[in-house]
Amino acid sequence: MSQHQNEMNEFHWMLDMIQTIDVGLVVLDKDYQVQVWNNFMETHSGLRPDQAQGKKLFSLFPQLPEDWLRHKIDSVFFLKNRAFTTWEQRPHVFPFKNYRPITGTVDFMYQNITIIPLTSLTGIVTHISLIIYDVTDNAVNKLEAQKVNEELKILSRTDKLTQLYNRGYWQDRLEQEFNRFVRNTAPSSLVMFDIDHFKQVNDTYGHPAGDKIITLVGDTLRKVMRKTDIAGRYGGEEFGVILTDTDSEHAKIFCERLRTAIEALKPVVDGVEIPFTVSLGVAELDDQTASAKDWLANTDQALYQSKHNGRNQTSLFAHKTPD
Ligand SMILES: Nc1nc2c(ncn2[C@@H]2O[C@H](COP(=O)(O)OP(=O)(O)OP(=O)(O)O)[C@@H](O)[C@H]2O)c(=O)[nH]1
Repeated sequence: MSQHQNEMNEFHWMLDMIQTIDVGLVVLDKDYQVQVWNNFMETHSGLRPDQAQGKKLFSLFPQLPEDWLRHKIDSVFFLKNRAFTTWEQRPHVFPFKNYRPITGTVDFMYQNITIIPLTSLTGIVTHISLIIYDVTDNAVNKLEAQKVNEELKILSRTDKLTQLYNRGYWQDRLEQEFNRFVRNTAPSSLVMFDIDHFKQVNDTYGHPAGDKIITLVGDTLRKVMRKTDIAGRYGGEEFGVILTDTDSEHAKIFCERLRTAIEALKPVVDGVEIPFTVSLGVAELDDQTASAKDWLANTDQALYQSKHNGRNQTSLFAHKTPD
């Protein structure tokens, strides 16, 4: 075989390979006119090479993010360097449908795209090539893993009965709030509250009725508090709420709103009315509070005061003044 014949063969083989390879190949000239359009592009766009060739890419696909893609392509012409885009930056550039059976839940084909400069023998970049990879399977798997991780994260910090934060996560947030206070001195108050005579509720009406009451308290708390408040179930029938940017005076108003809302509930469980109340304690964070643990202890002390004074009330913590 002559040298020339060899070269011709190689050229045809190359064209065959370009046609059948399972990635999209598009060659554009400086006017964004399509020169090469392989099988992959035909299959996914429905446009035959003879329908695409010689046409401007952006007139074939008015949905393309034109400004963004032009910018990318122009920089490849200008800098003579490759450019990449990933599905994470833009899930898809070409509006191709997804037909993959495993990841059939998504409508569009996720794409990674490489843009490479094609240099003439004289060293001038006259054309660029877009290489389009179908990365739907990878993208969907990654997105699903992220979603599961996110759900697990939420689950690991949530109390099952009330859907409030659980003790572990809530305590972390308490530490965070304490550290935030040390840096910036916006007021912050802690509320601890506890259902009164809850043992009696359980003993009289049964544990499931008790669980229902705890759930109701969680629901009521969510209704009364602000989005920025951080509420957790601290123990069985004890709850904690961190009120950010709130001094003790306003925290007390919050507590009384919560207390009266709970008192008014009078829930009926299995045909029986079970009225119940809560006792609350408040401590505002101040310079004399050395740690998050201290803050909690101060608040507990105020809660104890409410219990001691007859329950169904709110008490404010006050530091002992020297005699
Ligand atoms: N139903 C139910 N009961 C719980 C749960 N966690 C703790 N308890 C019960 O809550 C009760 C708490 O009782 P105590 O700590 O003696 O306090 P109390 O009866 O509420 O009395 P005071 O707090 O002094 O008003 C106990 O009977 C626990 O069994 C829970 O998740 N569900």
